[in-house]
Amino acid sequence: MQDSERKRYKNVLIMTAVPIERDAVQRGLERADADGIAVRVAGVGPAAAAASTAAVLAKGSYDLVISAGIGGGYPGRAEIGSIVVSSAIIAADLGAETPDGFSAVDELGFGSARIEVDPELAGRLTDALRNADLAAVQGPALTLSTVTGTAATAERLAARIPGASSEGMEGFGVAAAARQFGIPALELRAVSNPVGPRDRSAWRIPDALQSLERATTILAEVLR
Ligand SMILES: O=C(O)c1cccc(C(=O)CC[C@H]2O[C@@H](n3cnc4c(=O)[nH]cnc43)[C@H](O)[C@@H]2O)c1
Repeated sequence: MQDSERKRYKNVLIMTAVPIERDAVQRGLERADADGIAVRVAGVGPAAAAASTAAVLAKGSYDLVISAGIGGGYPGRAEIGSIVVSSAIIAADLGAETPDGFSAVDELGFGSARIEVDPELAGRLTDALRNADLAAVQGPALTLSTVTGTAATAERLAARIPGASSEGMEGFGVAAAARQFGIPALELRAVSNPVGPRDRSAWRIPDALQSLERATTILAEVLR
């Protein structure tokens, strides 16, 4: 695709869950001397994220919404410090438990637990991150209301959602609000911990925040 043909995003909203993520994103934007990109705090979890994002979108005009923050990385897909760029944003626990296992809302006929992402934008961002020597992975970004805390749950999710790369608690909420306003969404997760058995000593939050800051600088250059 010619550079002149690609879609431009001029007014972008980035939603983070907590202030330390917002500050990392702001630092990244300052380094890129970015304009036209607003950053707001959404709160933790999909419901808070959806409500906060909808409230911001109701008051402004945006052409892209991004859920950004730290997150879990699925072993073998996204290691600590790497960046996951969503290929799709998936509400991984939105469905019903049945005697035969989990049924997603899609199978139940109540809408969809999957929001697609512009593949051209996701691919271009992933390439740009890699060119800047960041470990970047493109894959499904999962949203759950409950952080995964066992190997069995991590394995079950990875088996059900091929390529599952990151886990967070806000992406689907942010993207669902954006969809309501007819705006495309993207999720960006800097990996702070492996998805699996609960081990708080394995968290690398400062490293992930640093990756998030660097990734935001590149993001701003890609969107420009
Ligand atoms: O207490 C725990 O074992 C635990 C493990 C990971 C994360 C948490 C949180 O409460 C953090 C919630 C916050 O951070 C994002 N996040 C970071 N890592 C993950 C994860 O592995 N799975 C889901 N969310 C994660 C999340 O988006 C929230 O904003 C507690």
